[in-house]
Amino acid sequence: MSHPPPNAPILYSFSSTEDIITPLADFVFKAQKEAIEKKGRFTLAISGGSLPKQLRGLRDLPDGAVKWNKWQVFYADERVVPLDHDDSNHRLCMAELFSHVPIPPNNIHSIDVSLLDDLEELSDAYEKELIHEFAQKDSARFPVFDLILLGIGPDGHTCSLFPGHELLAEEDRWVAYITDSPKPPLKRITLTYPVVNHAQRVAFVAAGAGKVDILPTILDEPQQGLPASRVKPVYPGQIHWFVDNAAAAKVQYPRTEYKL
Ligand SMILES: O=C1O[C@H](COP(=O)(O)O)[C@@H](O)[C@H](O)[C@H]1O
Repeated sequence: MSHPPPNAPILYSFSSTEDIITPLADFVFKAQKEAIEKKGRFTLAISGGSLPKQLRGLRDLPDGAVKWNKWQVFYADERVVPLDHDDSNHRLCMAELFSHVPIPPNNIHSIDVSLLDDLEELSDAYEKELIHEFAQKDSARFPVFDLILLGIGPDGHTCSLFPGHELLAEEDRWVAYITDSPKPPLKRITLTYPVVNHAQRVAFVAAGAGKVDILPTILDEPQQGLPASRVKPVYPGQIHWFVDNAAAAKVQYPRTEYKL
């Protein structure tokens, strides 16, 4: 079956990093509302790095507005370390968001730390966790997340999909592992493109001058094929960018005003 071409990204640029917080919380809130009204649950994959800090607006929404018990949260990528390690994306997301809100612990799908010494087993187990959540309910070839929240590195990587890495060509697996990450730690697991690109919505968040040199290549020259530019959800999936002016200073791509 042929699909229409992917939707063009929508870019929202804000004066400062702080100014991203309320619109981003509004965006996630609306995505969960729509998903829960339609299907009774909200499936989210979330990255680590600087992103979780930007989600703190969700902590300030009125009590009862967010249906936390309907959320099923997975990690877009995870470093292969214990869950209380400084490098753990789970630890970061707990510290910045989930430990502050009434989400049932079983709805947060972290890696199985009994498998840290066997990456094949670890990524297979995480894939099974996804299959359990999605395949029985949605019976699709790939999971369709309601929302995937992503960051970017200064080299254009996203998830743990790094420039020039063989994982960029993965077409079958839902979850894969790497042992040679250019950014420490070396060992990570990551969602693959087939999963990211089947999401209903993807939102990138990029703030600060550390992203200013890579954003023009990602947004204005997607043909260069940087990992973040390869995120193109299958139609009608939509991709949104929440950036601040410091990160977007050299980007030509047209801005859209975010409407609360
Ligand atoms: O290593 C990672 O880096 C990216 C970007 O992180 P940032 O700190 O530069 O925002 C992140 O999205 C990814 O989840 C993480 O594992």
